[in-house]
Amino acid sequence: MLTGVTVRALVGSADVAVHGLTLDSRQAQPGTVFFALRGVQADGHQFIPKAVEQGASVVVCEELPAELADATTYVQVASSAEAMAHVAAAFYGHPSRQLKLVGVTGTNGKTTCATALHNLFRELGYHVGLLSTVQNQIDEQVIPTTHTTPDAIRLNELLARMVQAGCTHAFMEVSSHAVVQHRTTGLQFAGGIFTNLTHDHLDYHGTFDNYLKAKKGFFDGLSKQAFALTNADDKRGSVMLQNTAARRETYSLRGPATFRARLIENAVHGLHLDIDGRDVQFRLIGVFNAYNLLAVYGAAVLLGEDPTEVLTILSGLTPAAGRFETIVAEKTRITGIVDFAHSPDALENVLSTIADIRQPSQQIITVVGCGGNRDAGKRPIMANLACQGSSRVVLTSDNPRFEDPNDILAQMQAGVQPADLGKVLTIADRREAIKTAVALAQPGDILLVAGKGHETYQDVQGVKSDFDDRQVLREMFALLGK
Ligand SMILES: CC(=O)N[C@H]1[C@@H](OP(=O)(O)OP(=O)(O)OC[C@H]2O[C@@H](n3ccc(=O)[nH]c3=O)[C@H](O)[C@@H]2O)O[C@H](CO)[C@@H](O)[C@@H]1O[C@H](C)C(=O)N[C@@H](C)C(=O)N[C@H](CCC(=O)O)C(=O)O
Ligand SMILES: Nc1ncnc2c1ncn2[C@@H]1O[C@H](COP(=O)(O)OP(=O)(O)OP(=O)(O)O)[C@@H](O)[C@H]1O
Repeated sequence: MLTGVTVRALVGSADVAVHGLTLDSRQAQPGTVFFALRGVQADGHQFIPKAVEQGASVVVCEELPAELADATTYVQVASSAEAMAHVAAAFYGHPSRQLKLVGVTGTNGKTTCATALHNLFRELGYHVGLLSTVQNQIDEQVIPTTHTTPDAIRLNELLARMVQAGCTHAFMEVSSHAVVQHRTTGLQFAGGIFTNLTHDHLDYHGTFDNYLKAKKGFFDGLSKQAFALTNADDKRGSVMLQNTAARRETYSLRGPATFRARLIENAVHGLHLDIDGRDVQFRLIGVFNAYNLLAVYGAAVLLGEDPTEVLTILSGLTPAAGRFETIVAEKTRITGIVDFAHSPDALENVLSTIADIRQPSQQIITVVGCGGNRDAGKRPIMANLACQGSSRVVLTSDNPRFEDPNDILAQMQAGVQPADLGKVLTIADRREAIKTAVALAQPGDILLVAGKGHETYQDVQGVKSDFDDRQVLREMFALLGK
């Protein structure tokens, strides 16, 4: 069962019947294999006694515990996380080998691309799986998700369910955390897509270089049967291709590439592009979506689909939930835009998209916050970007988690230039912040509520209370007679 794993020591019987795998001692029971993972908060090795007490039949670990139970088999490996990924893939019958599985990595655009690929291949007539930050899907069946990329056990279990349901293709997001934690190790990919790389998740990776290495690790692991499709216009696009064995393919809006597009128009009603000599009008808005569309088009063609048919379907695609989702006030025609942009790059992109499509008379009012217990470096940057792109800014909370919201807001305020101080309000309560922004908006204005997108909660002190920017925006339009 341990193909692909170097076993350093085996204590106990090598012939054990197992029916389940777990990385959580609390889920261990007779017949399960418990993997002791070295985590961020804790070291799974400390939970081995608990797993054994619960009846785990096998323990996979990097260090053998001092006391060994007679009835338990212990397998010592170099990396429990890597071993878990290989075992999970084998345990579920290597489902990735029975699918055309494409992974999307990059700082922004993963959900948009993976979801668009899912919708495209559904319309092309296939049974298709999706693993994304917003939701997992098997065709139209929605399966709730907790991660962008689930752990290797859950991941292989979901892929196996897709195979069982008759899926031929699956599209998934590959986060940098997933690569470092070996969540995708042992999977067979038909292709990988790289969108872009900017400042994010440095709380976890420490340095930008480590973050780049993590993303690159996914491309490095692709086989020569796969394609590696990269954004040639991104500074790190070519670095991603350096060590991959996969077929190297590129897309670009600026220069030579396997898949090329030229921007004809970026308007409020959508994008107008020339893609590989074909003139196409899309419903998605913003230059960043031109990149996403081009990546999706390229991947579909590399998977053997007909370019004309692909472009016809893509031209009808609408934005994913919480991605540039618009809510227009009935009386005043104020355009509310709810967007998941929670990194400096994404915020800059949304604001520059709005700047491109707005009429000169329309003011832009932005509500924005930064998450707690995550990369603090982006806080002043995002506040400054909001000021540069808007007439008024309301700084507020966005999942403060275990931090004091006022500390986060003070760090954001530090990024506001003296000349911009007059346009900034700071209101920690997100509902009040949105209400104030709606009250400030004049008829026809544009009101951007950034950060949460599709999320339906606010995480305060580990408690997730209901909160949906779209719903609050609608409520406030009604309450204030807008
Ligand atoms: C920082 C991070 O990535 N953490 C992930 C990591 O958990 P961890 O290392 O913190 O775990 P830990 O609490 O230190 O515990 C260590 C080990 O002891 C085990 N344990 C713990 C307690 C116990 O009683 N018994 C027990 O066995 C745990 O199951 C774990 O295996 O491994 C867990 C199992 O895979 C993940 O669920 C967990 O994701 C947490 C919840 C998380 O929030 N992760 C985020 C940051 C994340 O992964 N995000 C990316 C997307 C990022 C993006 O692009 O936006 C994602 O792919 O979702
Ligand atoms: N190709 C892109 N380049 C830059 N920004 C983008 C791109 N695509 C989307 N964005 C911006 O980033 C936001 C998040 O997009 P999306 O959810 O697709 O990214 P993601 O990579 O899945 O992020 P996350 O892992 O945090 O969910 C969008 O709402 C948009 O503002």
